[in-house]
Amino acid sequence: MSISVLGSGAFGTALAISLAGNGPVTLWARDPHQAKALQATRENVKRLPGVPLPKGLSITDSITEAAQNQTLLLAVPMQRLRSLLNDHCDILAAKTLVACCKGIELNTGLGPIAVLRQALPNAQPALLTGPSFAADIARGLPTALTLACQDARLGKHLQQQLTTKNLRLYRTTDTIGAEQGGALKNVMAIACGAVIGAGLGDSARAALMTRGYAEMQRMALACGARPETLAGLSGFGDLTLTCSSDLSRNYQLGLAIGRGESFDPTITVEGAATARAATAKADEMKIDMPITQTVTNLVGQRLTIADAVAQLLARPLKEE
Ligand SMILES: NC(=O)C1=CN([C@@H]2O[C@H](COP(=O)(O)OP(=O)(O)OC[C@H]3O[C@@H](n4cnc5c(N)ncnc54)[C@H](O)[C@@H]3O)[C@@H](O)[C@H]2O)C=CC1
Ligand SMILES: O=C(CO)COP(=O)(O)O
Repeated sequence: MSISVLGSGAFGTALAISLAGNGPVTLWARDPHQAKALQATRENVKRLPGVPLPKGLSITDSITEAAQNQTLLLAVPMQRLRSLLNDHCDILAAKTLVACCKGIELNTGLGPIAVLRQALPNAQPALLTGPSFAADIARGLPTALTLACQDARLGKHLQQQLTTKNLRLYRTTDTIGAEQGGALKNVMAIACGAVIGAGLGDSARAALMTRGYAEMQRMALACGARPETLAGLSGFGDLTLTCSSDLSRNYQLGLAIGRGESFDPTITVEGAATARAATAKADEMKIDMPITQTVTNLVGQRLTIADAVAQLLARPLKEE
């Protein structure tokens, strides 16, 4: 059965390229000009330069055409997910919708699966997440991801359908753990970029990754996640990738903050809004998340790096 990808940014295009190795794939670009350009050049020049679009990948600016397939991958930023669903609620209502975004919605504190459930109660929701850069997937480099779906049968089906030659999918029914891990690791990547940008060293980064992981666990377990999910690809795996690679946009924002440089606001950086959403949620749930709180203040320019480090180091000593 064919698949469509909604959202023709870096990740949507990369997934469509990889899946085209299995059979026909339709990539939906909401902007007709962009759809035309993709068709004409057979390349996503802006987001994935140098990677040709394979023959089996067709482009459309018609959501009706894209939604002729039952399985639809939603590759838009987290803060845009709800508007995509609301704008096309009739067309998407009974589809199998695989969210490919990482984050927590600012106004509601919800992750992608919860937003799907709330906006389209008759759709079948799933989540594709884990350590992967669009550029790596598009070039056919080996990648392993998590397919999370509460419905175990559907999860198995999607695992089969979305696994490709170079993209190996593991499945879980723990959608809460998968979405929390994917959302919160971006916050930690901003923190890690900031310490490296400020020249504070690899030891400080290791400390942040480890204590950041403890924060991720605290929040995820309080929301009902299973600990082993956090230790898997969608949590520990993605934390490792994003906190240690210059390719990560979240890490790049952190680097810019640490160096006192400006950062292009049009670049998708999920961790910025998610830090705010997670901080509000942590306050509400009375969960201690000092790194997340610090990232919120750094991104909001209410704290300097020096003060951030001083505050974190001055916290009361405790058991690990
Ligand atoms: N780029 C990467 O390496 C990876 C990205 N992701 C996740 O994928 C999600 C999307 O990221 P990217 O593709 O990298 O961002 P991007 O900025 O490259 O592309 C986002 C795309 O979404 C489209 N879009 C925004 N709002 C829309 C709406 N309401 N309706 C339809 N289309 C809309 C934009 O036009 C753009 O084409 C994020 O949550 C990100 O964390 C996950 C793994 C890897
Ligand atoms: O989610 C990603 C890697 O798994 C992509 O990271 P960035 O959004 O920080 O570029």
